[in-house]
Amino acid sequence: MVDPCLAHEGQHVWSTERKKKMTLKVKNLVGGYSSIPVLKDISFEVPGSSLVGLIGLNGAGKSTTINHIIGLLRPMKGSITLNGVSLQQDAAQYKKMIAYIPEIPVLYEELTLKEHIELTMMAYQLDKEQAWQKAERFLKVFRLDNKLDWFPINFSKGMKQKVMIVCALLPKVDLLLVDEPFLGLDPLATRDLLNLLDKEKQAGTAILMSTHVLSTAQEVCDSFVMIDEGQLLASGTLSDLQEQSHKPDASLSEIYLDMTDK
Ligand SMILES: Nc1ncnc2c1ncn2[C@@H]1O[C@H](COP(=O)(O)OP(=O)(O)OP(=O)(O)O)[C@@H](O)[C@H]1O
Repeated sequence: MVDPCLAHEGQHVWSTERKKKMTLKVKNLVGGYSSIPVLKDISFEVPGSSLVGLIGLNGAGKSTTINHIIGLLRPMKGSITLNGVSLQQDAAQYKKMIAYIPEIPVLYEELTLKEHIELTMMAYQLDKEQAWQKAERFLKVFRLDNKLDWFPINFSKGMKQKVMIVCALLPKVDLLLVDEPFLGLDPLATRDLLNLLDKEKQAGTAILMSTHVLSTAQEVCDSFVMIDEGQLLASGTLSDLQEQSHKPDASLSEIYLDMTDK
């Protein structure tokens, strides 16, 4: 049977029907570590073809939210579904639909860059030839194409982060989670990552990106989920947030600081 997605320059383009279906729904999530709830009744959605910024100060609960979505933590209350499927209902299906770029790169010391890529291909059961074509494109973008035999010990922090990005972008997923991407990357790599995220978004992927670099978030995100001390402060587009805060010309940063002050 022919896949409904069209292959275009090695990148899948999802059908309109599929794009409409793609949504991450976080409903009344209470969660955190052991019995201490860090997140207090958080609800938001990330639709397909959109880049949503998860905004919060240090300790606000951004990584905890992401850890719940990727299944490292179990909700104490509430639910998380992607395209109507929860991790509890079908863990294999749910995990296949997501990819994650962590804040701190996690690489296997004994595996080369090439082996990390091959491991990703195996984990997501990707077609090797197509996946290598894609990988080569990304490796060129991040100037890693001549480092396939290098081990993580030889990489700088930013290079390790780029390896995580290349691996996360290899499978075609419905939801991409990106935790604080700007801290370890140089301006060139930041620009390249943003271009790649935009392409993923255009192809239908829902992207949730946590950050406290609010100026960049304002520039690139379609909408925002603002949290503070584990609580949802507000969510919506910049104009929704400007309206809610009665400040029609305020920047994202001004709105966030104003809301946390209150
Ligand atoms: N492993 C853990 N065990 C217990 N509490 C934790 C753990 N990790 C984080 N916390 C607590 O959860 C709260 C939210 O932390 P989280 O890492 O989600 O914040 P964040 O918004 O991602 O912050 P940052 O911008 O600094 O990365 C903090 O109060 C933190 O102390």
